[in-house]
Amino acid sequence: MTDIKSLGYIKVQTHDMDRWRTFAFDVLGFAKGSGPDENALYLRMDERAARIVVVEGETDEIVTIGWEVRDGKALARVREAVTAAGVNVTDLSNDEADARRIEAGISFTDPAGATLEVFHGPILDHSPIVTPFGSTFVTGGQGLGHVVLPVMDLNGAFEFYQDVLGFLPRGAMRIPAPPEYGPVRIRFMGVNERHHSLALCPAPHGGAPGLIHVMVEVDTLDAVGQALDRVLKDGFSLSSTLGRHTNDKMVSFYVRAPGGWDIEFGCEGMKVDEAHYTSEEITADSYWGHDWSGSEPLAAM
Ligand SMILES: Cc1ccc(O)c(O)c1CC[C@@H]1C(=O)CC[C@]2(C)C(=O)CC[C@@H]12
Ligand SMILES: [Fe+2]
Repeated sequence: MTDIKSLGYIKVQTHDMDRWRTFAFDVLGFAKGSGPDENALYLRMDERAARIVVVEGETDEIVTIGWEVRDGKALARVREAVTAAGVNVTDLSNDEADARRIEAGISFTDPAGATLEVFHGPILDHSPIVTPFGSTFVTGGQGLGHVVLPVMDLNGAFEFYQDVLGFLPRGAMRIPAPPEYGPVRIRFMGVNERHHSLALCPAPHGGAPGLIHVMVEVDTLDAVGQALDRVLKDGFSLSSTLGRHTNDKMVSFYVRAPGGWDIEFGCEGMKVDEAHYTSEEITADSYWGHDWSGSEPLAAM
């Protein structure tokens, strides 16, 4: 089994902080979190000081994906495994760990070029979690949600996440491709009861944004519907209509974040029982809904 327990935090960069502030707090309904950088946005979902950090920059892209382990020994094992795979690992300094509200962490690059951090010992904020519209996020052992990354060499990345980091395959879906490519699949991968904490999607990856979508889950369908109302009212672009996925059973919509990638906002995700689960290939993304026809093109990757 893997030492990675969950998706802990992500950091994204944007050229449009004002639009992001509106998007995060007035539309999606994250609580205001805290952190050391007075110019950053700290999006709070639970007792963590922040689950999503948004910083200003010239480009719009994913900066870091933070994966959580149980403790310092687990962090040392991951460090060892990544180093043994020939990947250069950097230890976060005390100041860097403080800024992330964690005890300690390491940093390295995955085969597709994403900057990963693995950390332990998140520092908690016990003040009430006051979300602007009263929604409650589903996190805990399932982590913050899932990320979907574009990868050119899907098999290389899939092997790295399985063999080096210990992620478990949680099914796949074929996507249309010219026959000479052979079958091309999106791969879903999990580390806890959440069906997938990571999906790898065959797509060109030439830098920004380096991210296809981030999923966050709330605890009621009403909270999803109310967020969808705010998206439409405030003029954010709906990438996909509401629908229910066939693999994780989640009811969700996708909205274009400032920066050319999507937030998937959903509820009713299933919980996987590893004792009985086997990895299956789905042949449709959804039972109903999820109409992508109105989606704006992804930012040039
Ligand atoms: C198929 C599926 C199952 C569970 C998910 O959480 C989920 O995000 C998806 C959709 C994955 C994928 C995507 O994000 C980019 C646009 C894609 C390729 C489509 O056009 C259909 C499937 C979509
Ligand atoms: Fe998703």
